[in-house]
Amino acid sequence: MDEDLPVRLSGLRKRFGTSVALEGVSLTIEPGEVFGYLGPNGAGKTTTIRILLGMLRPSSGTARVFGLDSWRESVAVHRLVGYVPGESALYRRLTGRQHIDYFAHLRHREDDARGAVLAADLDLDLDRPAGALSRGNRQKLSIVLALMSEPRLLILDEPTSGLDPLVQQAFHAMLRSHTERGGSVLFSSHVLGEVQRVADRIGVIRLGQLIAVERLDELRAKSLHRVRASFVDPVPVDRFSALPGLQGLVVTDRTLQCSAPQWALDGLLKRVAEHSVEDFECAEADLDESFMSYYAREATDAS
Ligand SMILES: Nc1ncnc2c1ncn2[C@@H]1O[C@H](COP(=O)(O)OP(=O)(O)OP(=O)(O)O)[C@@H](O)[C@H]1O
Repeated sequence: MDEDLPVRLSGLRKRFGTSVALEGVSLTIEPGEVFGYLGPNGAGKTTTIRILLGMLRPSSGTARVFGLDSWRESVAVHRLVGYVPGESALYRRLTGRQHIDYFAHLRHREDDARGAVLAADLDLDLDRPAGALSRGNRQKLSIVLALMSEPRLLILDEPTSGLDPLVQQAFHAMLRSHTERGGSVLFSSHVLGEVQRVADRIGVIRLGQLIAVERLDELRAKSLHRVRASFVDPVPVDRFSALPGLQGLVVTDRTLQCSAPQWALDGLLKRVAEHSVEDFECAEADLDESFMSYYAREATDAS
């Protein structure tokens, strides 16, 4: 049922004058899921988010949050959503604590104690005015303000670029406890590295079109492994070139190098073992690299 679905986008299209920012985007986000929304600058991520929050009206198609229409029922949508914008929208003169009090007041809720706990987890000083905070600390405050009301859906627009690794860990732990309680997350970014440790699925948007949606564990299974072997004696290249799935195969005299997806490793290893091996190395390529080659291929197929 739609009321249970944190997000349902159906054929979403957005034009700005003659330029098309979104072209028929459809996707759903499930309860308890972290969805990584990936794409280069200008791909349409922020436009999607602004439509979801009822800040922009779609040219056609619909955006629903827990069954509510984002444009027509935006007030009700806002009660269910916590939003961390890419550029934090804070009041320069107000301290962190004053922000927490003000946001709790706006929502008619007693969230201030929870806000202070979240701030402590992120190591954020609440006594300084927002205008005196570094970019990373302003991001921390935006995260606290978005999470303290325990929203059912959290929308994050490139939220961690200014956070150091330790704070990112604390932030990821917060996201995990949010999803363990059934909360969902839409996490937009232009780099896979930012979302790969927390996302369950990723969707790739390019030029306003959703070109791929994939489970992260499936993407990992497709990711390439770099293989290197040295042999005691020279090996014939045709023993290996006939194997399926190998990419960039180079065999020179007594060495072999190639990349291979997980499914091709067994055949390769058995063929290697037919010869006397001096040294053998197999390492999973960086997921970002696999993702980029996959993404480039999808983009070419789509164009
Ligand atoms: N208010 C606007 N008026 C005109 N064009 C706009 C407006 N907002 C966005 N666009 C255009 O729509 C396209 C999508 O922009 P959007 O900001 O959604 O991309 P993005 O993926 O969020 O990129 P970034 O990571 O740079 O924020 C871009 O071509 C952008 O120039």
